[in-house]
Amino acid sequence: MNLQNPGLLRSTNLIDGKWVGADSGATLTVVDPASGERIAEVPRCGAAETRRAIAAADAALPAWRALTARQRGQLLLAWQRLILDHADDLAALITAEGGKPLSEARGEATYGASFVEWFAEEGKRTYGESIPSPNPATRLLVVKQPVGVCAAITPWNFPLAMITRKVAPALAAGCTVVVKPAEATPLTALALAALAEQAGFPAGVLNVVTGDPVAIGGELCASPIVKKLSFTGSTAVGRKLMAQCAPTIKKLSLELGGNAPFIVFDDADVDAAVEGALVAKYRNTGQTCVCANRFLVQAGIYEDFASRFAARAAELKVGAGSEPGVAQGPLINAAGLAKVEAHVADALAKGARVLCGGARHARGGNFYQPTVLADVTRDMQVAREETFGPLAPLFRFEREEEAVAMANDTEFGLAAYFYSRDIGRAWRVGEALEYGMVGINTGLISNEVAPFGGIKQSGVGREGSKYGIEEYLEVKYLCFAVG
Ligand SMILES: NC(=O)C1=CN([C@@H]2O[C@H](COP(=O)(O)OP(=O)(O)OC[C@H]3O[C@@H](n4cnc5c(N)ncnc54)[C@H](O)[C@@H]3O)[C@@H](O)[C@H]2O)C=CC1
Ligand SMILES: O=C(O)[C@H](O)CS(=O)(=O)O
Repeated sequence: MNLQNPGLLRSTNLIDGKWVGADSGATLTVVDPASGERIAEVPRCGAAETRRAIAAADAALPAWRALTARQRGQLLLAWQRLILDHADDLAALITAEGGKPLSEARGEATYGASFVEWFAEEGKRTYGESIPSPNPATRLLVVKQPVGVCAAITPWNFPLAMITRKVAPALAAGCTVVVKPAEATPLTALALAALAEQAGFPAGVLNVVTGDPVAIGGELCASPIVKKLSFTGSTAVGRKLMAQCAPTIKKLSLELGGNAPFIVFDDADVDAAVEGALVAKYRNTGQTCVCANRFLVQAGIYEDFASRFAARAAELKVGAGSEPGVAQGPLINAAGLAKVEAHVADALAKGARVLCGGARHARGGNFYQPTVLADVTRDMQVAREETFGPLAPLFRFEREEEAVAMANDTEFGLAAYFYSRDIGRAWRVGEALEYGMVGINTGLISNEVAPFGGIKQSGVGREGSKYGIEEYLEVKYLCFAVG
């Protein structure tokens, strides 16, 4: 990994404005998922270091929240400019530790910077209100105030954007933050911290602690100083963290797992649906929480869509993310690869048909062929479990009502997609789908200006948009007696 600015490759943590190792000297090894080779060591911190990071954030809070929103916004814009100025190096780190194709990693740097720019401005619009009092002797006001010290626990699949999507609104609102990135992808988080320090954020405003997730997470959840936890990751871990935060009644933002349906109706533009399906399925090698996990195709165009989609999926170039023209990188680890294999094996054993892929890639390691299976049915694991890999199972349906019922038959409710050129159907289906986000004739819905989040067991709260900063604000009601 050749960085233009080697200083961005950090092997220590940022706590209270100092770059430190673990108290024990222990380290975590970071590996390239494409080659399995070691690329770096980072501190394996635990509860004690986390307590110091929380104390630093607490000490920095009064001065940080006392700045004006404009002053905080100016520092955020300085950070945004540095992220964009170093986007190539950040992309190299994302690809090296996360495996995604360099073009996608470069896009993530831009996407992540967009949250910093957006919330640099949104921080100036945390408006309160005056309320007509029912009592002539009083005047009523509502003001917004920062929640305080916040914790952020983030996943490996977007190691830059999932941090800025939390840290930017928190800092803009006047909060201070302790971040625990995923063990697989700490380098991007540490590089972001280095750029934040360079932008001029005071010591303790942003702290990044790498290491033992249970020890660090346990401290972040148990500390009464931490008033808010924002988590992005699996529903299983989200449940644990929610329970661990209960004793201190923390505010929570949870962006959890998904099981996105991708519905193609007979009246769809099939070419457009194929293009949308490729994006919705194979972005980040199928490792995004909003990836299409089930394809529900109406009987009239089933074979036509299936053959065209499989032909395009089979063309996707598989390889290390740093190689030119690669569209599909490795799975993040052996466990991720095993899950894809298990879902394929289960479906084939129960009668599914391979249209393309269906086995490990000749590259070996964590590489899997982009796969499309036909004749998939609801008794198969892929119907209920999030694959989180390059597997597209095609289900068949006859009627609109049946498609909506199939789409909603899951405990998840993050993202859904459908293709239809009938405006009445678009309204009916858009309203009937039980999801936080619905793509209509598009497979790409994520941006900084729209509310990102799910319902049911896909989480609580929203990120991005005008709603995202509310997650880091408390509403205070002031009642003035005017005599
Ligand atoms: N809703 C959303 O926006 C997103 C959801 N996800 C979901 O996350 C999963 C894949 O990402 P992973 O990183 O493998 O998820 P994960 O839930 O295993 O890990 C996410 C983060 O939680 C930490 N963690 C794990 N166990 C913990 C514990 N006991 N205490 C404290 N922290 C703990 C990990 O170190 C990591 O930083 C998929 O289910 C995917 O759908 C991933 C990205 C975005
Ligand atoms: O982590 C994820 O899966 C992201 O939320 C996906 S997106 O924001 O890039 O759509």
